[in-house]
Amino acid sequence: MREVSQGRLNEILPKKRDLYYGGTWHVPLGGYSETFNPGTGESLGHCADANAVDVKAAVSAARKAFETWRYSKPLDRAAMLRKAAAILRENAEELALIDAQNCGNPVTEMAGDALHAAAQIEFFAGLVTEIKGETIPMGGGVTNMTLREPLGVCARIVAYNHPLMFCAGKFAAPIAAGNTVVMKAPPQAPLSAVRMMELLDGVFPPGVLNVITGGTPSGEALVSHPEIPMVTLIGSVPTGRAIARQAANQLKQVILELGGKNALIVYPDADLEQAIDGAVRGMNFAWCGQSCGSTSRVFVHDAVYDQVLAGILEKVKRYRPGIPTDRATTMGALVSRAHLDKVLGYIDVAKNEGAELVAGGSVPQTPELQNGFYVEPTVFANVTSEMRIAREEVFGPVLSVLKWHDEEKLFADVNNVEYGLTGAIFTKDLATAHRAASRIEAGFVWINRAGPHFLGAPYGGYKQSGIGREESIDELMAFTQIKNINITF
Ligand SMILES: NC(=O)c1ccc[n+]([C@@H]2O[C@H](COP(=O)([O-])OP(=O)(O)OC[C@H]3O[C@@H](n4cnc5c(N)ncnc54)[C@H](O)[C@@H]3O)[C@@H](O)[C@H]2O)c1
Repeated sequence: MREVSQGRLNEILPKKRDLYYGGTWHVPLGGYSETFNPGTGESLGHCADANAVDVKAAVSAARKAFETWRYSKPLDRAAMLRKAAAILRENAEELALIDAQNCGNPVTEMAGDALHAAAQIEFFAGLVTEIKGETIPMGGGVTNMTLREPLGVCARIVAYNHPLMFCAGKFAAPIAAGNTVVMKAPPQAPLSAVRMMELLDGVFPPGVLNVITGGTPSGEALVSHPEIPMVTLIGSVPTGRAIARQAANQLKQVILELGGKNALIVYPDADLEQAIDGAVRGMNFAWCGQSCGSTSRVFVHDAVYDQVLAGILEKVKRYRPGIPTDRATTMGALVSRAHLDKVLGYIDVAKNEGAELVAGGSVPQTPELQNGFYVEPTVFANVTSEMRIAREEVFGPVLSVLKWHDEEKLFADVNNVEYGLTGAIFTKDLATAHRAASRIEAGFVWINRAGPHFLGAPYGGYKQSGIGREESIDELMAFTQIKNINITF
């Protein structure tokens, strides 16, 4: 991994700010939008804003490339993917500093993002020869077989909280399966995706990997384009619904990885240190709680409530908002002024509804942070499940602690939200753990820890948290379609 000195922050920003498709850079007809550093409020210059005509050109390039790529040898595709992963690893630190400047997450945390993306790319590269079919001996000399074929041009639209990790990690599965990709970077933080294409230029044949930047109109143009059979989203529930509605007009397939209001349950027999640590880690305070999987509702049994709350309040002190590019920073900035206002609005609502503010709740007064979008790590105690703070996704550093006693009522409350992404259970008893895991309506459950994903393990949501599973072989297979061939000799 190449190290980057702090003095070079400006120098490492991408020189190109245009659209990358068909193996080269194109000036956008849609113009350019300004992009900012949420940690300092400073401008980081402009970046392309693709309009519908730009999107059409990018899709044409991807479609043209598909005609050859679909017949490429799987192991050749794997070799190119591995080369891309190696380049990302080599430049991980630089990419982390770009993301830290553009999305506000602390650089020490973002350093892992390019490495996670590289690991995902290598994972899918390793699975290319698993895109297999089956045979049925039909008798009478007849053989029936199934093949898995690629779909075509796949659109991947992603959220801002891990810009590089999503833009890089998510091209791997469709490309490994023989599709071509148009990736849409998040409008708030497009620069690491653009830098990624500066670095990956020439790794794949022209048109296989295309990256566009822009806001909702460019996303809508992708979703409504007739030559795209598959659209995936990492984003909010309202956007997921809008995409599903639009996709239905042309019966496109979708994978939707959406929001969460995730529960963490502490049983009275839990290892309390482990539970406290899990509750704080699971909230992802480092990136201001801006994670779909954040365990923002902590249900603590009343026998251990005071102890767990005290422990959480002590552990939360390890997070102090600071300039995201500073390696000593333990907690970054929210992505924008609008998002800061939304989070502060939720804090007001919680106070008005009677939740007890026991940590944070304000904008830090540190002079050097005054132009950025910061909020202190915030904890509310005595939250009840009817309060909005316990029902709606804040996507900010706001943890709600709820008290429980009766297990039936606990699961009624845990499941009484529209979301169903993750859940966490802390207990030393295996039977309790299995019982609780079976009752949580969520697609991804941790027992005695909270936060990490496991490459190879399917990640995705129940209920309104989404459709489909990623980070596993399910993601790869989702980018294929089955053709059945009946052979009579
Ligand atoms: N489940 C997961 O894996 C996962 C991971 C990270 C974030 N998220 C969720 O993402 C949300 C936060 O991200 P956000 O604010 O960037 O989400 P968002 O839904 O506002 O935007 C996500 C992406 O969708 C695009 N978009 C918006 N409207 C569109 C439309 N009508 N058609 C096509 N594209 C459109 C945006 O430009 C952006 O690229 C949270 O709800 C969070 O929980 C989910």
